[in-house]
Amino acid sequence: MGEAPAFFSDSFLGDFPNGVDLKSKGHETAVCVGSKIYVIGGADHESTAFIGVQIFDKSSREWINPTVLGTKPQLSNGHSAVLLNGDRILVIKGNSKSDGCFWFLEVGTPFIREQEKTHGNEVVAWSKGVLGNVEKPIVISGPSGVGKGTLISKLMKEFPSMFGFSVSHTTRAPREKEQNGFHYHFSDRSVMERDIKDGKFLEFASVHGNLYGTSVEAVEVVADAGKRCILDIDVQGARSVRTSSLDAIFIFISPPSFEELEKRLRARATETEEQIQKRLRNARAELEQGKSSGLFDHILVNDDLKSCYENLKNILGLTEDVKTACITYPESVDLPVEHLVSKIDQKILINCGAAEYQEASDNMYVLDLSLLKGGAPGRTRRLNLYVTNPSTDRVNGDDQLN
Ligand SMILES: Nc1ncnc2c1ncn2[C@@H]1O[C@H](COP(=O)(O)OP(=O)(O)OP(=O)(O)O)[C@@H](O)[C@H]1O
Ligand SMILES: Nc1nc2c(ncn2[C@@H]2O[C@H](COP(=O)(O)O)[C@@H](O)[C@H]2O)c(=O)[nH]1
Repeated sequence: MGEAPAFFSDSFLGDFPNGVDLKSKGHETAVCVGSKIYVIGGADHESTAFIGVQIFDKSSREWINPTVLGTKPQLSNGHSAVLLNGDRILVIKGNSKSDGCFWFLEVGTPFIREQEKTHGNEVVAWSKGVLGNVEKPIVISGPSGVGKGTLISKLMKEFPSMFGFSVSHTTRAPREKEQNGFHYHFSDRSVMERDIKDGKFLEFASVHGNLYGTSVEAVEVVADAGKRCILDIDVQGARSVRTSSLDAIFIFISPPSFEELEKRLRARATETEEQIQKRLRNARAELEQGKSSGLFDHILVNDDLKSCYENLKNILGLTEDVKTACITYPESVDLPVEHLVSKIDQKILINCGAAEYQEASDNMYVLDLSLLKGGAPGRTRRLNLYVTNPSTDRVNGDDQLN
């Protein structure tokens, strides 16, 4: 059990109305969720660079240091917190640029309940909020040699500002032209196993005798760049992602025939004969599972590369118009430390006016959460930020920033 943070006093033990933030005495904020008070702020236990979290259980009157998953927000001079739907807390960091000021602390989502079973104690998870309309990630699966990498390369080349590749970790040795950090993060098994244990992986699987996995960070860095994430993973990995909270599109690539698959694998000349045999054996099982499991939203046959690529683009809604349309990023918004936060339905009103908060100022932001997607493990997407002038506008998002 943990100790009470220094700022905490008995006055915090009263009843707090859920959904309303409480200004802290220092750099901490407390939010009440059922019988628990989440104290957000001060330094994290592991590093003073990050915002810490402690829980006060009102029924047992004990302090709990939860297991904290996800990328943590850096410590800031001040922040506000608002409870959403009873299972996640929106934390708005002052003194931050718009791309780093909105964070979600999940406290009771299905992901948290799942993690608590594994960890056997209280778990919370951070998920960074991403502004704008980045589409859901794409999971591409299929047997080795079918052409997944070839199709993904074409997509990334044609739409460089739209897609980002999730760079997996693997324990297999690099091929001649493969670069560490670009094609894969080539890792020691012991390091990867430890990181899996520490909850750093969204999914992992033993594939053709090696360990492969998608780290939460690999997916997050793509979302942070405002891009749509593409994962190239095997069928086992796709199944794990399906059961995770990562909301994705699942596409299975199938060869026109088994003979053609073998031909492509051999022509690629990257594996030994023994490895080719192993990959072909696994391919039979993958083809069966891919086609029959209902796991995949789309199945594409990669016979003629050009037409398969066109079909892939159609599935992803990529027309010529989309190609020329540039992705819009939210304009830069600097939230001051001093701000007042309130909640109306799915909208968060952020008043950056005078410190005393006597009046709404011209500088009012509205964070619209009605389209929210994703969450831990990974980013929380589709936050929309509007600017409004309370003296002339109704809070309806007419002046959209992004
Ligand atoms: N439609 C196609 N017709 C003929 N050859 C193809 C086609 N698509 C891909 N190839 C070739 O097949 C080989 C295997 O393709 P690729 O490396 O993209 O497969 P992969 O599914 O990514 O394999 P792995 O899962 O092992 O990474 C490559 O040499 C590629 O050029
Ligand atoms: N479950 C996962 N599978 C992955 C991941 N990264 C790649 N893969 C799959 O492994 C095989 C072999 O890849 P290769 O580069 O050695 O030819 C292939 O089917 C990939 O899709 C991952 O992170 N998780």
